[in-house]
Amino acid sequence: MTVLARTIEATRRYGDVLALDRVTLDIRAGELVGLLGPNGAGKSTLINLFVGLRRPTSGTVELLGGSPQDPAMRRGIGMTPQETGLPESLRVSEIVDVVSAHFPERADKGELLARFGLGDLARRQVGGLSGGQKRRLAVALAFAGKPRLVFLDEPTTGLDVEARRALWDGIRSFHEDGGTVLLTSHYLEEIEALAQRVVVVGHGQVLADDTVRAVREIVGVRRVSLVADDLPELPGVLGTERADGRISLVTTDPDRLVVELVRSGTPFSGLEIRPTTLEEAFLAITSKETAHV
Ligand SMILES: Nc1ncnc2c1ncn2[C@@H]1O[C@H](COP(=O)(O)OP(=O)(O)OP(=O)(O)O)[C@@H](O)[C@H]1O
Repeated sequence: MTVLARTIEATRRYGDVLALDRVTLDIRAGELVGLLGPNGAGKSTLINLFVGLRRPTSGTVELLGGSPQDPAMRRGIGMTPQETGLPESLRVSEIVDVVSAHFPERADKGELLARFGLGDLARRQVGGLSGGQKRRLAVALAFAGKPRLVFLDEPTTGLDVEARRALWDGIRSFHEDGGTVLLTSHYLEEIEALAQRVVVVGHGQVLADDTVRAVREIVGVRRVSLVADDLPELPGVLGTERADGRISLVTTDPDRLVVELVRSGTPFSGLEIRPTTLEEAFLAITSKETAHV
């Protein structure tokens, strides 16, 4: 299958910060790929390398078979960065015209706005849009030049449920028409709603590149915390911590853990089970802590 974007051993440093560490990744035609990772994992840096806003410190980045620095390649892509400053005095319809003018091919304006739930707002000045409407417009603009490949950096941040769904529908219909998308998110749920393939990044590295289902099993871990003097060896424990008189166990199977704990007859109190954040899940998985306390 045609590779539309690729990094080979791409490393990016900002001074002392190693934002990306030898990342090798292919984005193939027709894929909708979710890039998942906690804050600071390197997601935006990776997108910025692909779209040519940054260069790798070492390694290679290819876009549409050429260099991301080549304007001819860049005309084949669309993007919405994490933060967008749109001119407040322009009307929605005018902004679409301005952006489309940079591309040889243009999406039909009416269709584009309708796709992102902005059909009734074409004549509204951008300054008069709500935050959610502005965000949807910013995402719609990524599709204005009929791109082959679209990069969306946290497209739904700050949107309510309805706006988020409108946006998902717009992204899905582009994909169903054969378009390729790479989007970032902090939320597996969002990626699950859209993508089949998910690439998990943490500490600048690709930690997993798999189906959403496989990754859900990795990151769907729970934190079981309790007060106890000592614990026996328990099944499925990925990491343990002691803090403020409590023991926290990170596990993929909290039900089984609690059953085994009760069976062991170990006295305990104050049992709590809660979901872990993505960050905690990866810390637990990548840490070498012993499962036994
Ligand atoms: N311009 C910069 N100068 C210095 N450090 C930077 C710069 N941009 C990013 N970094 C650092 O590089 C690392 C990766 O940042 P990046 O923005 O790529 O992560 P991210 O996964 O997109 O995070 P978030 O989900 O918070 O947007 C972080 O440690 C960040 O502080």
